[in-house]
Amino acid sequence: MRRSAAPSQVLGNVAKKPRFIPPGKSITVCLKNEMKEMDQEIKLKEIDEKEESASLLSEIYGQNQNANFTQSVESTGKIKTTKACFSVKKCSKVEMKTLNTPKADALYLPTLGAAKEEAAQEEPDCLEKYFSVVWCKASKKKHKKWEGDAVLITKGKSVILKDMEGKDIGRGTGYKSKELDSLGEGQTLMVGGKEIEVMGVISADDFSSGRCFQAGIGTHDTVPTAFSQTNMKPFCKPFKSVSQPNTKENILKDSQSYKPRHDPNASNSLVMPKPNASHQWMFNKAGLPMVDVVVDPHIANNLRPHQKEGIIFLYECVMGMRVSGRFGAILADEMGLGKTLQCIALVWTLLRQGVYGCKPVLKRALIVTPGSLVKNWKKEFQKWLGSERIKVFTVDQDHKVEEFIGSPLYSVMIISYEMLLRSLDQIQAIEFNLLICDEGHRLKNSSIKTTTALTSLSCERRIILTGTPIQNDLQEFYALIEFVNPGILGSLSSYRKIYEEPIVRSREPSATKEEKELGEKRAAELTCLTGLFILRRTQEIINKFLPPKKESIIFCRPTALQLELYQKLLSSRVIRSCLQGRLENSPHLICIGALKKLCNHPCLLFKAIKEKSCDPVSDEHDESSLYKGLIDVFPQDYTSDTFSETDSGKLQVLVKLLAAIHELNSSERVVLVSNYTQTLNILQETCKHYGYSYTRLDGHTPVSQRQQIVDTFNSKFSPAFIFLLSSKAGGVGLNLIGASHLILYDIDWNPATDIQAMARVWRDGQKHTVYIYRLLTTGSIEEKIYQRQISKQDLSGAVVDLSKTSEHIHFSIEELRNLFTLHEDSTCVTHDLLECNCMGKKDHQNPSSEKPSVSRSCQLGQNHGKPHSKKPLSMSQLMQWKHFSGQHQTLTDPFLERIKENVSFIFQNVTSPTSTS
Ligand SMILES: Nc1ncnc2c1ncn2[C@@H]1O[C@H](COP(=O)(O)OP(=O)(O)OP(=O)(O)O)[C@@H](O)[C@H]1O
Ligand SMILES: [Mg+2]
Repeated sequence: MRRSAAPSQVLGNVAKKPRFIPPGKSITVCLKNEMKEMDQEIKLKEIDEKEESASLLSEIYGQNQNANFTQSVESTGKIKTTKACFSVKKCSKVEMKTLNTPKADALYLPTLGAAKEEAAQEEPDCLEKYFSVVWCKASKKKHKKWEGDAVLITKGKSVILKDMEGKDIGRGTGYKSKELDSLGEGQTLMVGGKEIEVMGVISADDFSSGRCFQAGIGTHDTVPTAFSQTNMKPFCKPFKSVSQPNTKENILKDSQSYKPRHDPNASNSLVMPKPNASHQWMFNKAGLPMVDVVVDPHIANNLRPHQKEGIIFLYECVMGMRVSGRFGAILADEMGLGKTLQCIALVWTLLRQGVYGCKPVLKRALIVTPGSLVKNWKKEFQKWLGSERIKVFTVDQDHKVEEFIGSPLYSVMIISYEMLLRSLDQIQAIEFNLLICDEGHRLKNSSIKTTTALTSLSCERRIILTGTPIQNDLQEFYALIEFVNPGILGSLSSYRKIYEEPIVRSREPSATKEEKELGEKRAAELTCLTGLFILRRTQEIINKFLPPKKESIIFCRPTALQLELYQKLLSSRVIRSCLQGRLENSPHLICIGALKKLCNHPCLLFKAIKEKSCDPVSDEHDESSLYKGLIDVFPQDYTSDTFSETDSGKLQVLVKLLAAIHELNSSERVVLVSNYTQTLNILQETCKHYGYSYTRLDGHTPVSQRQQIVDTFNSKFSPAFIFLLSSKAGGVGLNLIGASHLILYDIDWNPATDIQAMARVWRDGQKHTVYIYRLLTTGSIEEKIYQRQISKQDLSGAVVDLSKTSEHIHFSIEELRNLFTLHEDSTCVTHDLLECNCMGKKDHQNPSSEKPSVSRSCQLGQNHGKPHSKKPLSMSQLMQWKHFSGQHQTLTDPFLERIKENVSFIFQNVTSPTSTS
């Protein structure tokens, strides 16, 4: 049988063009342009929402057979919506029949090949149906990776699968007609070795016009991609005058064909809210019909409930629906809640859709992120959208901004903050319609280069993503708000007067009743105003989707060497003078540093002493004098190159813990975190010594290699047992779900740093129970820092800056005295502070407790007749944790059982979908 020419050849060899763009597209575009021109003459009245969606539905799905609506143009030129009792389905059948006119056949039938022709002969009366589908090669894998979009044509018992360029890529016959008849969204089918999943129904009209083949371009895009735009323009005029006279009927027909890109009524569909009248008045001057904006089911089907809410929130913000004339948002969800996915859903939706006449809201989006996350963003785009739907451009050494400008393929650019500064001129020249700043709390300082650079971009729609609390410093808070919604809080000076000063004053101990009241009111007002465009959800929201997390705070006994050195340091002249208030040049910070080093391992202190003594030009007398006499405490043959685990309490525990994990959970892996490169070196040496395979990411790891290191570790074939991580370098954003154990070897002043690190493993995608171990040296400065951390967390939401390091913390003499005290006799100072009377011997609930449901035997306050304890909340929360001394006879936890010898005390908490303690 002689085959007819391919459609591309019928149309004059346009097949040589990269994509098959049928003429229907141009007509539509032209018509829309005309509609705009005619705006003066004909005002399109907004179609009643209910009626409109019913009408749209009937158009798309041929439903509502007896209650359809038609529109007529009144003599006034306004469109009137009236009910009409005729069956659209019948009508569309007629239309579909007429699709097989010679013209339509000439376009499509020849490429359908023998299968279709046979089918047509066998089943002459059968109707063709069309579906948008995704496909992949048939496999038994549970989680399929779809390889592309396609169009499925069914007729009778046969099907044909076409790719987005109109080419046949599969066909089949002998299906049950009933099965094909009832084919619908979400259903799967095998077609010639390919598995397909139906994403939606394509109307006969969309198929015949070829619109359904325009991959990635909305059915009614009026802002096509750069490629299509440039190709389209010259063809507008002829089509306009020749093919479609600009009659009212045509305009009406065109307006009737506006329809959502995805089915708004499908189960699990996520439909964006419609704008109100004033928004329409502002942004829909042309009076285009409103069309449902529906998140691609490919993404929507995977969203958690909080993510759906988050996407609606972001949508409303960037569309200016929450605060008139403002388009910014701050998504401050805690770590791991999927801020990335929420943004991807938003970007993808807005790049393809728009509520007014389907016109996409965005043409280009810019995502700025820390260097270590650039590749992660790209991966997440691929994870949720596949590589067919969207191409994102990541800027790096080999891919410069110019390439993005020159290529029509990309609508999303991902760039690191550093690279953005370097390429600012080029970036400024590109028109972006949405700017997303990941880990955007770095913009809290309005005078730093990054903030000024980003502010200089003309883009109005700005989103800050951050997992770190942002309301703790009112000035920084202002800077973030000012970035996303400039001017909303007035000038800085008026903000200070109206909000900052009264709020800060009200929190001072000496504040009067009136001042307190005023401060509270202002704070409430500020929260109310900014709450419109700030969203923060806590991790609890996702706990139910995560595996259980078992968190242990392990108090490790210091070794004799550590104790001796510690005492010696505390008795030094420098520390004594600090305690007398002599703090010029911050000698106390050096002392704190030395104590922290000692807690990690005495050899770190030894190294510092040696370096100081080798430094003849050292003018830091304080540091030298701090170390005076210390060297004598070390054994004579001590060197900094060879160190022993027996010299450090924490290292002893670590070694036993690693051995236990390796032995008991051999297939599971560990993330080992420290804030210091030197400590990581020690941990690395320890790994080597015990033959544990490891990988490492710290501040020195080139940004270009980071994602690869992470990916390799997360892969189930990873050879590494341990991931050595510097929390400062890689704390934010990384996914390390390849590990289910995480050990924090040391502690940071900033609880956010530690929480960030812990969230690397206990996050979406984690399959195993997660074990978090925090190692603290008993009675030492580490315990004090921990206590400070938890009382600071209590205050989050108040005016506390969690991001400060020790350099920025102001210590009172009293606090320093506390910091520079060693509690040799205590098994756990933190427990002592809780005034608990359990003596560390119990880990079960106290039956005599007044509130048995929440209290334990040593519930803070209750055992002491103080039901309204003034102790900070998280201290009391800590009381609800199981706690016991290391001497406990039998520990149910097999890992802790192995390490208890060197452990003086343990707090433990289990978070699981069903229980919280
Ligand atoms: N609905 C979901 N289903 C399955 N996995 C999800 C879902 N949402 C997010 N994830 C996965 O959870 C992980 C964490 O998401 P993401 O990195 O976006 O978190 P985040 O909110 O940006 O956290 P951080 O503040 O730490 O950067 C990612 O691997 C992501 O793919
Ligand atoms: Mg993130």
